[in-house]
Amino acid sequence: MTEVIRGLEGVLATETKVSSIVGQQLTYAGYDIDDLTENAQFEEVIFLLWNFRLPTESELNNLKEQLLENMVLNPRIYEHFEDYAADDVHPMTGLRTSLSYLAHFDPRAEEFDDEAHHNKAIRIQAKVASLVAAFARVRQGKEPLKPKKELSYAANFLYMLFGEEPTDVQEEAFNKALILHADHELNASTFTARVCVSTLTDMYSGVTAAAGALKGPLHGGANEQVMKMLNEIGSLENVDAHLQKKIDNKEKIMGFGHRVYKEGDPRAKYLKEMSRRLTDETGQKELYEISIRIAEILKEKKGLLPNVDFYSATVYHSMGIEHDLFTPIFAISRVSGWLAHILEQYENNRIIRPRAEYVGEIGRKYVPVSER
Ligand SMILES: CC(=O)SCCNC(=O)CCNC(=O)[C@H](O)C(C)(C)COP(=O)(O)OP(=O)(O)OC[C@H]1O[C@@H](n2cnc3c(N)ncnc32)[C@H](O)[C@@H]1OP(=O)(O)O
Ligand SMILES: O=C([O-])CC(=O)C(=O)O
Repeated sequence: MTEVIRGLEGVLATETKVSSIVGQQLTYAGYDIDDLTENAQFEEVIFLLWNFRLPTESELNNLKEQLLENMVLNPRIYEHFEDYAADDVHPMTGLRTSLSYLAHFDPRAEEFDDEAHHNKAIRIQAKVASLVAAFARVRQGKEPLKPKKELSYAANFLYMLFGEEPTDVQEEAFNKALILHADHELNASTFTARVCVSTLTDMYSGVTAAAGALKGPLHGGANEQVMKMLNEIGSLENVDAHLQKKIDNKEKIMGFGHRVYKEGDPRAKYLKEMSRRLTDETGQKELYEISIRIAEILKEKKGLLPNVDFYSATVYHSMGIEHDLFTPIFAISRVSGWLAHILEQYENNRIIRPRAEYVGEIGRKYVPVSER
């Protein structure tokens, strides 16, 4: 057996054309994330990730129409959400279960050709935003809302969540956040999706498995934990002592560090600027100042830099989004990447099945239970 590589660090487990990380540069199908974040609509990025090229105007309009048509949910899902709400489940748990439940309403769920896969990808991408928004409303005793025809994907999610159309500034910020979170090479949830569908199981299984992986605090779940930490700290004067205690206790500080980026996450600068602007506009400047002080301390004492999850927490908080919806919102965007990788895996599949080095006991003999 060869050497075990803990956490598969640095291991190349697949080829991909979806996204790439070279140093601090992140690209989607060859387009720099900076270029896309500054210029694109999330719908264009979805098309890009699934087709490895930007859409023409008619292809884009077609995709938008299909997403819109498919955003509507079967009302039986709302009944399920009432049960989840009664059991007080975390929205990410609710999302994981309901992603799986979506398959029940797809008459082509078990079909397995390119056309059926494309159809499923659109259904899943369209419905994930509605699932998150509807669950948030149902648990507040509010009616779930249907999407509006004239709105973009980003604006429709905010409308279905809040019941009011977002301002241009809110829509732009959310659109950028969706683009920044859309894909990230072979991160843990995407790898999970690829492993899952490499058995040639269906797409719903792939995204359900991936959602389970994203939920963890070492991955997408970190954004909610960042907000929890900011709340615990409470004010600027408490930051140094709070952080020192965490460092002394060797606690992980959420929103910092990265398996691949050791010199900083290229997505963080956009979220940092959005956080500065939105906390200022909503009279919550101190939250930003606390964040900046945390980042200074961690850089100085641990050499750690913020990842995509750190400033996204204050961005979503400033938009009035409940903290336990932060990770489901990450999932709305990342579904586009999971689906791209699932499609790519199906195209050139080989079951993913590595080996483990056995380090347990050997040579034991069965002893009847009465003699143990
Ligand atoms: C979308 C995303 O998934 S982005 C990541 C979101 N996750 C988080 O923000 C959670 C906090 N961060 C972490 O737990 C880690 O940095 C991870 C999971 C992102 C990466 O893990 P790894 O690649 O295994 O970490 P890495 O090998 O770089 O760690 C090196 C050292 O820094 C420490 N370290 C890394 N991140 C942190 C952190 N956030 N807080 C404190 N110490 C840390 C590790 O404990 C390790 O210390 P050691 O050598 O004494 O054991
Ligand atoms: O790539 C990773 O390990 C985690 C990450 O930043 C992401 O999934 O966006």
